[in-house]
Amino acid sequence: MIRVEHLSKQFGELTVLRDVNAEIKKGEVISIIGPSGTGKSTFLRCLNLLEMPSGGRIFIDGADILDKSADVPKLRQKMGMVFQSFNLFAHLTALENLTIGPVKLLGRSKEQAEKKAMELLKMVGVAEKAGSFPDELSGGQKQRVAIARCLAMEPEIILFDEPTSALDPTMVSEVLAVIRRLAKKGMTMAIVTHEMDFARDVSNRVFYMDEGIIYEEGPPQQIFESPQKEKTRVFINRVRSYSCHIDNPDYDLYAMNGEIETFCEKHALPKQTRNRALLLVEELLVVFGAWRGAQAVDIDLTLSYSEKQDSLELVVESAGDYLNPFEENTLSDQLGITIVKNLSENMEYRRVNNRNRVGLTVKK
Ligand SMILES: Nc1ncnc2c1ncn2[C@@H]1O[C@H](COP(=O)(O)OP(=O)(O)OP(=O)(O)O)[C@@H](O)[C@H]1O
Repeated sequence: MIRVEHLSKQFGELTVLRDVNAEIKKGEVISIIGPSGTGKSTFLRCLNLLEMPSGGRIFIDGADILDKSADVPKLRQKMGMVFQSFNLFAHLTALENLTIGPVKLLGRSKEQAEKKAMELLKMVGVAEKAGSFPDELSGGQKQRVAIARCLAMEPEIILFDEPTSALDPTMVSEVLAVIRRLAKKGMTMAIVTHEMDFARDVSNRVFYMDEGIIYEEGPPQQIFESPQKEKTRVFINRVRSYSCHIDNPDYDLYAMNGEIETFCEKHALPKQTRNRALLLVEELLVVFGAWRGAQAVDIDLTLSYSEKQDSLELVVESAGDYLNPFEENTLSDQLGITIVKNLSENMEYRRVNNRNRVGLTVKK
């Protein structure tokens, strides 16, 4: 349905897209992921010419949209777009936001357009807000109206540009649920997203963008569980893990705990696992001196969640003299290490590059 060949895009001196080649077939759901600033949104915006490509070709149902003779408005109509910032008309009600396009551009009668609009508002769960203005809606409701507005134009494909990035975390799931429903109905979609779990669940294929190209593409299992290329692997590991470097005895423990809690919530880990992780981190920081008024602290901690094994791993590395906390009678505070032993499995100590490294799996 969409074929992209050697697409490039420069902004002045900056080359954002170097050589993008891709195909999106009817009924496919494509998630586009990758580090910030790698051109994911630019790629999407080039597809419907919100950004003019610098080079390359884009075929929609076989017609080259960049060809001089192309009927661009007609081709663009096949593509709906949902933006991070909703882009609803502020002076129109939710219902009017949905009817204006079909009446003005598709030649529908007002009655026809309103009937269809109400069906769509119902489908996205905001029918009772039909008469409300965007200002009177929550972020999640606004985005669901925006999706319904997009559907009202009967597109063949919907391009989503980070549809949940501007939302309060409590509203993300209601919008993702609507997109999931569209996927089940067979809607063709391309979604730029930072929601990795969602990307894994919902898509048929994932594009990982980096270096101005689609650096790696494949089914979600490949991209998330066994990426073939190094940069993809690094990116996936980074989003899968929480890391923190502590180099100050007065570090902000509350902020760090908050970040660990957020990380655990993001991976939907049970409360017990989260509490165990927090306690393990706390005890190991005591072991390695972060709380003993040590003059110099140099600790790295990483929590990584493996979907495959459904396990949470903690690695704590600390500079300093040899200190294996699992050896008998090494520590004056044996209680702390007893807690660590009770709450974890696969404990391991190694001396790596003159640093003490403790690795363990948080017990379920
Ligand atoms: N209209 C523009 N003019 C100049 N530079 C732009 C423009 N739009 C995007 N850029 C630049 O192009 C690069 C890629 O931006 P883009 O928004 O496509 O990245 P992204 O991968 O979607 O990032 P993020 O995940 O942070 O949204 C960035 O360096 C951005 O600053």
